[in-house]
Amino acid sequence: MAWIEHLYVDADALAASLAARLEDIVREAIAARGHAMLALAGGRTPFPAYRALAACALDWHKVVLMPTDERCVAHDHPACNLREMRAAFAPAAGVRFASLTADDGDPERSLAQARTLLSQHAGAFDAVVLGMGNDAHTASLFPGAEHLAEALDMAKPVDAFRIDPRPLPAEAPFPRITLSAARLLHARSIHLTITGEGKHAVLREAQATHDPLRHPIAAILHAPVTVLIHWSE
Ligand SMILES: O=C1O[C@H](COP(=O)(O)O)[C@@H](O)[C@H](O)[C@H]1O
Repeated sequence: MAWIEHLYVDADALAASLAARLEDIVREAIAARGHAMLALAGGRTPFPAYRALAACALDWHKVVLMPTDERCVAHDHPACNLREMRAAFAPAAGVRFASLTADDGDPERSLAQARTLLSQHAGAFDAVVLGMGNDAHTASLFPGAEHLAEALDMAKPVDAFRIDPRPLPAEAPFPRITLSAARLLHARSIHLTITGEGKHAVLREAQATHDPLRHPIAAILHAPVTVLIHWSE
């Protein structure tokens, strides 16, 4: 268990710094293995970093981007994480996207698609970028959800799960497909983006108490990996 905290003066500084790190990671991955694969959180917090990264001159056709989790909605729905990602990375000509969900968002077909996709991309992610909700969920590992314990289980790892948050969050009231904790941790680098005092307090509690069923982010923080925490007010 280890985490390194980077505190930034504001969200713009966080975005610039994270984008620069991801740029280096992509360059190094392409130099070492010929391609790069990133798993990226949806929501709002990391998107300024994605837009800054998308402006970098990289061999984008050698890069695959996958959401860490997806809402079970049609791909043209405003709540679709991949739709937002495609818009943010529009300047990154040639970049490829890997979808966790079926085109129409059907949850069961999406789960089958996600598991097949992940079996085809079995290698470690070069970087995983995570966010965290006010309830300490990360990706779509929501406290209180059915299947959460299985999705956190490191002894019997399965790549992806359907999670139906209870209650459904008002801002995105949909079933989700999420990478499991084990799959998120199968990464060469892990970055957690946090903004705001409220989330900072939740993070501190998750660091101190180590109860992943209550604070799913704790499954990442207390794993035997180094997590880079990028935080600003
Ligand atoms: O629903 C989600 O929420 C979390 C946190 O989002 P934020 O808007 O508070 O940054 C996000 O990390 C996750 O990928 C997303 O599906």
